[in-house]
Amino acid sequence: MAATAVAAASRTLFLCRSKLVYPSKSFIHRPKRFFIFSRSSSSSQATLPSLSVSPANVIEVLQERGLLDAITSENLRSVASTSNLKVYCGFDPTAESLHLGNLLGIIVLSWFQRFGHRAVAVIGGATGRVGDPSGKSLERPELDTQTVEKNCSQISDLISKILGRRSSNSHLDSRKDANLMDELGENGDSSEKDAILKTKQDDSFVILNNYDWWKDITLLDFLREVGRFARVGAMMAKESVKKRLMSEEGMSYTEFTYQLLQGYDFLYLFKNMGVNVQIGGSDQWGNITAGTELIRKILQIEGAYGLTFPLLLKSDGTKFGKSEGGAIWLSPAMLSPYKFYQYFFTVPDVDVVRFLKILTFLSMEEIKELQEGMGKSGYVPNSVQRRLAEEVTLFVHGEEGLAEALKATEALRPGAETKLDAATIEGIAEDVPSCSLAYDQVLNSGLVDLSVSTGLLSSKSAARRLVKQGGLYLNNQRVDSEDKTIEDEDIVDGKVLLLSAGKKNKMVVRISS
Ligand SMILES: Nc1ncnc2c1ncn2[C@@H]1O[C@H](COP(=O)(O)OP(=O)(O)OP(=O)(O)O)[C@@H](O)[C@H]1O
Ligand SMILES: N[C@@H](Cc1ccc(O)cc1)C(=O)O
Repeated sequence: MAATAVAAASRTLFLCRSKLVYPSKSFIHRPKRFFIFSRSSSSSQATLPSLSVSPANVIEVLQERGLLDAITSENLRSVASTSNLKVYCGFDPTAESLHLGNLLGIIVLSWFQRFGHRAVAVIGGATGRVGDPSGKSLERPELDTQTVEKNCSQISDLISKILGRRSSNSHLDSRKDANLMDELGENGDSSEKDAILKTKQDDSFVILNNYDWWKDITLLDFLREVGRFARVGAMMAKESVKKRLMSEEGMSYTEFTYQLLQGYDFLYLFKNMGVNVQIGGSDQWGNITAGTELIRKILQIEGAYGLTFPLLLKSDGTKFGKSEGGAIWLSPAMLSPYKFYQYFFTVPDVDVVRFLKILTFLSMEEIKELQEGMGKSGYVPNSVQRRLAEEVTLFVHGEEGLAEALKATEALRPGAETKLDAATIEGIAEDVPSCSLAYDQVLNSGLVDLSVSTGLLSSKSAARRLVKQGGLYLNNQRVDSEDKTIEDEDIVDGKVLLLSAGKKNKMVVRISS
């Protein structure tokens, strides 16, 4: 559905191509008070803002939370207080899902949304075919058309769910239609306006695909209308180019051009949609300034701004990304909400406060209280991590995803009261080892034998020792007897059983039909 919306929105924009629609002054308006931060009492409703604050500046908020690396002009601070901005972030479809590093772009867009600005997510259906050299020591592998299209649609769905969830709870809804038409400028015809209205998931954000404006631009158009204004010296001085030119492989002309593609996107969006801010990770600085420079040179107009945020790093200084393996994927198809939740639940104490500031919308006061609590006697280990895990899981996976993660977490706790059902066990099966056995192989077999034959434990003596120590569980119930055999009622819903050796070592046994 979202993909259709993207395509339709992009088609609509195409109609605007020939027209210059400058950012309309008439949507410059600031509401007096906003509800911006997450609720402090109930985490299950954390996206419902509750804390009323005087109109803080979104740029200051980003800065105090460690989400600001650089801005292209200090004027952005005052413009952000006096105007409704349209802020865009691009995402290249280099994988089926975005990951935790990419989440920062969505979070910063969401901060702008919370302050009444509009968010625009651009999926790089065109740029993804070229490959951004920023931060990369090697040329990106080429993606085939089918993969690019599939990735675009999945990433679009993902962003739409996250930003849409936030805005459906927004206290800003009352302002819904007030300024929407102004975005199109006075020149926009009514069919364009209607189409944009229909294709926007709601008025606080829109998702576009840059292939829709790139697919009809010829090389000659590009060289004449864009290339002419780009200075090779300035292009060579960009960090992404300098680094690559020093490497043995050098850089292809294709990747060298990338900065101009992204630069033109900004120009196109500025001209046709009034998008006046581009955000990105610090490695995007060169591409973002390529856009502001093109806007200044071609349109001879000021008023386009760039903002970068620092790259999110692990405590060992490495970047959260996808190449090094163990990526924290945002799509539930690639990482279950349970596993996503568990990642945050187990982050080291040294990281937890930094992550709360960057990855959640809790107020700084609440974060300070949580931090102080960590140093007090009686602090229950990982309680702050629990809060972090709940907030981030709720933002990315919604109420349902959080409920699924909490249910699986509770169900997987040895000794938990919760009665396990087959669906819950299946839900965690992808995250723990599993095996399949025939009903006859399981029924009446000794638990000690089963623990060894399934590979949960290495020997029967280890299994017996564990029973004596009270550490062997069947469906989360502690097993007291070494002679325990599997009965029909132990097989949950006739389909599955869960063996646990201590807290972490688990095995899901499926009954094969
Ligand atoms: N850890 C991070 N923190 C903040 N932003 C990030 C992070 N990782 C990626 N980004 C942003 O997402 C953009 C796209 O990242 P992309 O997924 O293409 O590469 P990547 O995750 O850096 O991949 P890889 O792990 O392969 O290096 C980056 O240019 C950057 O601006
Ligand atoms: N270059 C960005 C993606 C992007 C694509 C197109 C844009 O217009 C902006 C950003 C990245 O690698 O993540």
